[in-house]
Formats: sequence, structure tokens, C-alpha cells
Amino acid sequence: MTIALTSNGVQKLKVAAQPRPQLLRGLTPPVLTPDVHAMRCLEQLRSKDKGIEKYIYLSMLKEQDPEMFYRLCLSHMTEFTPIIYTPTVGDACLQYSHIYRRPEGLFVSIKDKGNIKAIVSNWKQLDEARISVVTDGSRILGLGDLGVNGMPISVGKLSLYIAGAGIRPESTIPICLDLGTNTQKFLDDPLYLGSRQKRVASEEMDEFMDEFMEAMSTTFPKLMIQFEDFSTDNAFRYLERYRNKYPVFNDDIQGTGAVVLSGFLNAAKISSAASGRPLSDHRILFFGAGSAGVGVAMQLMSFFTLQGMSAEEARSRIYLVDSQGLVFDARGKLAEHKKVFSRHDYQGPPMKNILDIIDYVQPTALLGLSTITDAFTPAVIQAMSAINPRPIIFPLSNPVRLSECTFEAAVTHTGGNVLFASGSPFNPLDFEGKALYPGQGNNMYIFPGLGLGAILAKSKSVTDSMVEAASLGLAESLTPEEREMGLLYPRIERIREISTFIAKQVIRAAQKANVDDSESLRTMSDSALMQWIPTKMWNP
Ligand SMILES: NC(=O)C1=CN([C@@H]2O[C@H](COP(=O)(O)OP(=O)(O)OC[C@H]3O[C@@H](n4cnc5c(N)ncnc54)[C@H](O)[C@@H]3O)[C@@H](O)[C@H]2O)C=CC1
Ligand SMILES: CC(=O)C(=O)O
Ligand SMILES: [Mg+2]
Repeated sequence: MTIALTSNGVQKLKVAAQPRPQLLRGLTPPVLTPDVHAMRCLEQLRSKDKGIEKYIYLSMLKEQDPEMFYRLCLSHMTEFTPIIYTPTVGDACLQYSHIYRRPEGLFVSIKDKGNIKAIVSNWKQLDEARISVVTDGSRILGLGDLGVNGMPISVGKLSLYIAGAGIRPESTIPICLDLGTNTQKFLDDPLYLGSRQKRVASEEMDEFMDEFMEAMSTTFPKLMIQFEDFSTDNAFRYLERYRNKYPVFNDDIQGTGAVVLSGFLNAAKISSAASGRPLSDHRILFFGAGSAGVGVAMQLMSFFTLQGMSAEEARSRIYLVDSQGLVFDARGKLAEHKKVFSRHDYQGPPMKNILDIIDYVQPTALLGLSTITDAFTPAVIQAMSAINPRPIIFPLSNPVRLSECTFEAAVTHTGGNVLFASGSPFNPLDFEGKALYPGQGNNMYIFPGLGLGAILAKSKSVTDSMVEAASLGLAESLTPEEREMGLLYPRIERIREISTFIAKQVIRAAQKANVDDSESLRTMSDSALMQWIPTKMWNP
């Protein structure tokens, strides 16, 4: 007999098992059915107390039995994503040189400069490669410069591509570039797995990156590249340098922009219904002005202009705060990426205190991308609540211990009225007898569908319109039940359905922008495309 698992692990008796082929007799235990083994794997996972032990267990499972790993991942998304992704992947990165067991991706080192083509050609499945996540480990989540310890981020993101969008496992290449690290702790660690040197200067890095990108594109002609967790200056620089030459996008700038626009639109509908204030009257305060903060600001500005606002009107809805306080022209020299949102209309002294800034801006939405734990103090949350019947508060920094506030704090100090999304997951809460659900405003909702759409359309580049299509597709994908529950993002269990819809929207946007190379998809109706996309997905 076999035993089927329900999502909570309860067993149900099903049909009699087929006798195993004679060939395998004696090589496996006498009774080993996949369904019972799934229960065994879950039991082993759940017996571990620490997140990092669960992470190590799942890494081993993925290597030894990928089918089982992805089968369980898909049927237990809510349980698995916090382990293979944020927050636990952050611990895995911090400890990577100590928990390392075997290679899971490609390391390309500064020492390979001049010979990169040969190194990347060592990858096992040259023809299959379709998507690579590339990090240089210089800004892993909000944890800083981790050097080659950043590899688990590339691995984790690609596991979500496989689970969430059905990309074939052999089509993925996790890559960590080894360009040194400026974190002394790692340079002093005898177990550190990367080159024991400070990060290379930008000129040398540019030469390395040009050679790397050229080698990738000639070795893997069908490959799309997702840049991940590069420090902010390089994130913007390399996106601009390569986006018109290769199919690339930056997850922290564009993926985050897309996911936050989507959650903001759903939140703004609810907030506007309560305040009577139209979407065009929203004012958004960004606490944190790095790749993620400015990426989201650019996405919101682009959306506002599509709604008919002038660029200046759209820009005026956005206020940035960095470690020096409110970003404004008279403050002095500004990093390039902040300039477009620098306020022309403030001439006073530097404004550093977030409460003073809230008082001045009167924001409808407060978005945290600062890596500063608990920066949204009870007083900050109350200030947002005092000026908005339904304040939008998104503490988006990762991992969870860097979140600008907890869900509980946001609920408590707004009397349950907050419209909330965080970068890492929080548990639902019961507030005065009502169940309240936190949103997870994380780019993991966007990149699987965006990547899948770009791959299927054989897109030559990833345009802003494709990213925006992914964002609006996600915003639209909530079911009436999910809206009724007050959710801002769909339930993660529906990730394949969501990725299908996002991929369809992305394919259409690629066609409109004339960057696609798949004629047959142009003539397919939307409903035919929606049916065809799942047939292209890998299933465990
Ligand atoms: N939810 C999601 O999907 C995503 C979340 N993130 C998270 O966003 C965070 C920031 O990422 P990046 O922008 O790339 O990093 P970053 O280091 O470039 O940016 C941090 C920003 O916060 C500002 N900041 C630092 N201390 C501050 C303070 N005391 N007060 C006000 N501002 C302060 C800095 O000046 C900088 O502008 C990270 O924790 C990252 O994990 C990033 C991408 C996606
Ligand atoms: C989610 C993500 O990409 C980050 O925190 O960097
Ligand atoms: Mg990232």
C-alpha cells in the first residue's frame, strides 16, 4: 500500500504499491515508497531545532534526492521558503565557509581574469543553461560584504526559480564571483573559502566583469542573467553597462521595485478607500536610499507617469531618507542614484530625525530599506497612524532581524489598521478576535515569473516594460478570497499559478517591445498561452 501526505503531514491510505523491479531488490530497503519517504524526510527536517540545521539538511536532500526536495518544497512552500531563502539563508551565508560540504555552483575568481571563458566552460551542462543568478557577495541581504560566502543567495534564488516557475534544475547556474572581501573577519578566518584579499579596485573589476559577461554570453547563448546583491554603486553601474547588450536584470533594483509597486497598489486601494484620498495624492517616504530604495522609487515614479502625471509631479510624491537624513539639493554632494529624487523644495537645515521628517512630509506610506533594526519605533508607527486611517508601513529589510519593525509592533501601534508587508516572513496575528495577515514584499514573487517569461519569449533583453508587466501582473493576481482576507500579495502556495500569469504578461510586454524571438507565441491567444506555459514547467 502507499500512504499519501496531506499538507499537514496527515496520512491517508491509498492504492497498493507496484512490486519493485527485480533489478533493485536488495539495493534499497524492502519497503520504500515515495509517499512514506516524503513523510520520513519531513520528520527528519522537523526534528532539527535550529534553522541552520534545517538548511543543511535540505541542502543535502536537494543534492541526494532533488525530486523529493522540490516535491516537498512545492507542497510546503510556507515552511520551506524561510529555510532555503530569507531569513535562514542569511545565516547560511554568514557561516558558509564553516558549513560548506560540496560545490553547488560556479566560482569565478579574480585570479581567473584572462582565462574566464575556460573556467565557465567547465560548467557541466553548457547547452541546457537558461538562467544564472550572479552575485559578487558584496552586499548580501542587509548583512554586508560576505565575499564568496554569498554563494547560498544564488543557490537559494535559483531553488525558487525551479520550485516557483518550473525552470529545469539543470538549466540553472548559481554563480558567486570571488573579487575579494573587505570584511576583516573573513580575511582572518582560516576556513574562508575565497581569495584572501581586499576587494579589487573598480577599474580592475570593470575589466573582469566585461570579460565575464562576454564569456557567459558566448558559452551559454540562451542564458539570462540576474544580478544579485552587488553593492549599490556597482548594482546601478553594471545594470546600465550591460542591459542593452545582454538579457540581464538586477533583482534588487528591478525585482524589488516590481514587488513593492505591486503591494503598494493593493495597499493604496484599501488606504484610499478609508481616507478618500486618490492614488495621485499619496506621498511615499523611503527610509533607506540604496539599490533597493531607489529601485522602488524609480518603479513607483514610472507607474505614476503612466497614470498621466508629469515626471515632475510623479517625482514630487517621493521623499528619500538616507543615513544623513532627508535627501535634498542644498544638503551637498549626493551619490548619483539619489539625485533624481533629491528634493528641490526643501531649503532648511539638515533634517535627520524620522519623526520630524514624518511631520514635514505627512506620508501615506513609509517604506523601510535601510537595514536598521526597529528603526520604525512605536512613536514612528503611531505618527503614521495619526495622519492615516490605514497607514501603509512596509519594513522591507532582510533578513528578519534587520526588519525596521515587527508585524506585532505595527499592528499594536496602529490599533490593527496597518497595511503591512515585510521583506522576510512574519506569522499571522490574532488582533481583538480578528486574524490579521502580514504580506511578504519580497522579490521572490517577481523573479521566477519574470525569468520564465523572458526565457520562453527568447527575449534579447529585459525591458522596463517587462518588469512593469510583472509587477502589475502580480498586483492583479490576488483572488477575491485573498482580497477579502486583506492580503496585499497572493498566498505563496499559489506561486506556480502566479508565475504563469506573470510570465504571460512578461511575454506580451517582450512582444510589444520587439525584443522577443519566438514567433509562434505571438499568434497564440492569451488563454492558449496560459495553458501552454505550465506545459513548459518542470515538475518533480
Ligand atoms: N524585500 C525585498 O525584496 C528586498 C529587500 N532588500 C533589503 O533592503 C536593504 C537595503 O538594501 P540596499 O538598498 O541594496 O542596501 P544599501 O546599503 O545600499 O542601502 C541602505 C540604505 O539605508 C540607508 N541607511 C543606513 N542607515 C540609516 C539610518 N540610520 N537612517 C536612515 N537611512 C539609513 C543608507 O544610507 C542607504 O541609503 C537590505 O536589508 C536588503 O536585504 C533588498 C532587496 C530586496
Ligand atoms: C530579497 C533580496 O533580494 C535582498 O534582500 O537582497
Ligand atoms: Mg537581493
